[in-house]
Amino acid sequence: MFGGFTKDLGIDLGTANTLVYVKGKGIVVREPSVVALRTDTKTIEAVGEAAKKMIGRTPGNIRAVRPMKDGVIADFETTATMIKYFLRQAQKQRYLFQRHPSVMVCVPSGITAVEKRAVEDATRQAGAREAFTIEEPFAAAIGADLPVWEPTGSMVVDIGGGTTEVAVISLGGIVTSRSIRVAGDEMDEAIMQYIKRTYNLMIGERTSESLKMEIGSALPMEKIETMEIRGRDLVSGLPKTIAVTSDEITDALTDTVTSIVDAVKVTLEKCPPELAADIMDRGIVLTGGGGLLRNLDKLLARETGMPVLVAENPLDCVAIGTGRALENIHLFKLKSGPASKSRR
Ligand SMILES: Nc1ncnc2c1ncn2[C@@H]1O[C@H](COP(=O)(O)OP(=O)(O)OP(=O)(O)O)[C@@H](O)[C@H]1O
Repeated sequence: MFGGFTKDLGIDLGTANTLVYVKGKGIVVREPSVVALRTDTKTIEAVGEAAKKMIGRTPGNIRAVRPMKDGVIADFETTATMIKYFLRQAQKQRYLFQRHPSVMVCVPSGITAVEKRAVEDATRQAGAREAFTIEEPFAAAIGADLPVWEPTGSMVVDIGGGTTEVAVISLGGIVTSRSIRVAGDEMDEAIMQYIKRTYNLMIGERTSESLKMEIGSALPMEKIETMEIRGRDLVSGLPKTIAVTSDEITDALTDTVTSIVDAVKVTLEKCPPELAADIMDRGIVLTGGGGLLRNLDKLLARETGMPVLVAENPLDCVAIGTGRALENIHLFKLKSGPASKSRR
């Protein structure tokens, strides 16, 4: 599949988005982790951006699926095809690759050995010579420029689409961590349910996601914002437009945000005191798209008493860290550490 020079790749195989990082080039592919399948012929109709546009708009014989929903491989074949497509997209941009590159893929820290193996197998099936996996919060911490190899405590909270990963890292290892399947998707679902309950209006996940991104906030906003949305009235069955306020979205997100805050508190409680003191100095770092929810940093700071910062480019941290980890592969104690390897 590949011809030319060696270029190793890091893949952030996320529930919401997949990013490919090439050593020396940065992020070369950034597309939604969505595949559109034809149910009659069982063939693939579209992958990535084109497939995401089809969500909620497919005719009966096409199904748009997110093969990584909940942060794990739900469907092996579809995931392997998706990885193959993203590797080809990277190649199309005229970056020259060795026939079979080494690929590091990041996986949620809560996944089982069997699930990890499935990711490595799917990566090798997609053309990789060697497949490594790295745990997501560790990659996020590297990407956020935290001193992961030093004898000092760093804490990262990576809020993606399917999972929130909280980890305390020191000396190249994860000291304590927690992974919950509550993150951006769950926020979208909560908003959808709120609109249905309050207005008898059905909205799609894209509308709900834009409400979250445009006017969502973890704390009530000083200046209330409003957004108009369109959906289907459950009583009349007809399309209807309503205006929703930022305070309503804050309300709708209360349970989800509380679960994330609790995960952070529980991890801090399990953190050795010396490392907690380091974190107090440096602060908790938020990564992942969910870290962009407005005022989530303020709420977490208030609830934990720790300084909280949002990383620069939170959506890119995991991909950057995954790629950088490949450059420093000699620093990992493979199999026992936060990375593992398998060869074709
Ligand atoms: N400005 C924003 N405010 C709130 N949420 C946002 C914002 N921008 C992106 N998101 C959310 O971030 C999530 C995607 O984040 P990210 O790309 O880091 O996840 P992922 O890596 O694909 O998922 P996972 O880490 O679970 O595998 C989506 O749920 C998206 O709606």
